[in-house]
Amino acid sequence: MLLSVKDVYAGYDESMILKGVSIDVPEKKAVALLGRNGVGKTTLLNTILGIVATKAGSIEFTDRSIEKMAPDVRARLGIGYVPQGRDIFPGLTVWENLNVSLRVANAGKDAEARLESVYELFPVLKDMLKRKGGVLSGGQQQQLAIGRALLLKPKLLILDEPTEGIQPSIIDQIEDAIYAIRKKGEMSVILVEQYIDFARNACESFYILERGSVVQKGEIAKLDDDMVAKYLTV
Ligand SMILES: Nc1ncnc2c1ncn2[C@@H]1O[C@H](COP(=O)(O)OP(=O)(O)OP(=O)(O)O)[C@@H](O)[C@H]1O
Repeated sequence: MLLSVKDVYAGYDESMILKGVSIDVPEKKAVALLGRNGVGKTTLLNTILGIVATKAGSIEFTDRSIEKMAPDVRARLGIGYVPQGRDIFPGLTVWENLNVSLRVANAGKDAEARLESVYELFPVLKDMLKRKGGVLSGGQQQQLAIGRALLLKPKLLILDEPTEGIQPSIIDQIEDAIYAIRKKGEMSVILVEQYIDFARNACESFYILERGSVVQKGEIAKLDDDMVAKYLTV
């Protein structure tokens, strides 16, 4: 396994949100993390990232225990993150936004190749290098946020609702880019997503959370309409 979350408890101050969560993410596979609003999906992602502390249980990444490591150390081990709501620098240009990642990545001679593969996925970014991030559309900002994460060449890419709040016409582009990332097969993915069909097409397996616990899991083909109605439909 690339990532193994084992019996993890985590939360905020007095409120324990995750109550014994276990999930496995195999090498180069994509896992959908599903569940209604407020069940703990973002809390689980933040626990994997080290933003929320693990109170009990273990998290292994590339066979190392990471649950006590700081977020930046985990990032350097290869955990990339595209937060919900697109987290770009609005006052920096597209190029500057990308360059921050290249510098953090210490990409050196590989920088050009990494940039080219991001432009291949999101050609619009190449046309907008001089624009400020803040003037891009929501979909373009999302493309920039994903592009920035990819420049770090993570072993695991975590995407928190990448299509949320994006115009329908751009959702297809975001989805296509994620399919393209999947097709390259260079990294594992955790995808939090409300669009079940997209999760079905993009992922090999799924976990459904409810009130801080995993209530269903399996191969994505086993995610049936009954489960969707019971655990996912609002
Ligand atoms: N910083 C915080 N401090 C205290 N409680 C929080 C904090 N963030 C989230 N919570 C609570 O933790 C619970 C789980 O929230 P979380 O955001 O993990 O759910 P989610 O499944 O990601 O839902 P959503 O899709 O709405 O983000 C909720 O009850 C929420 O109110």
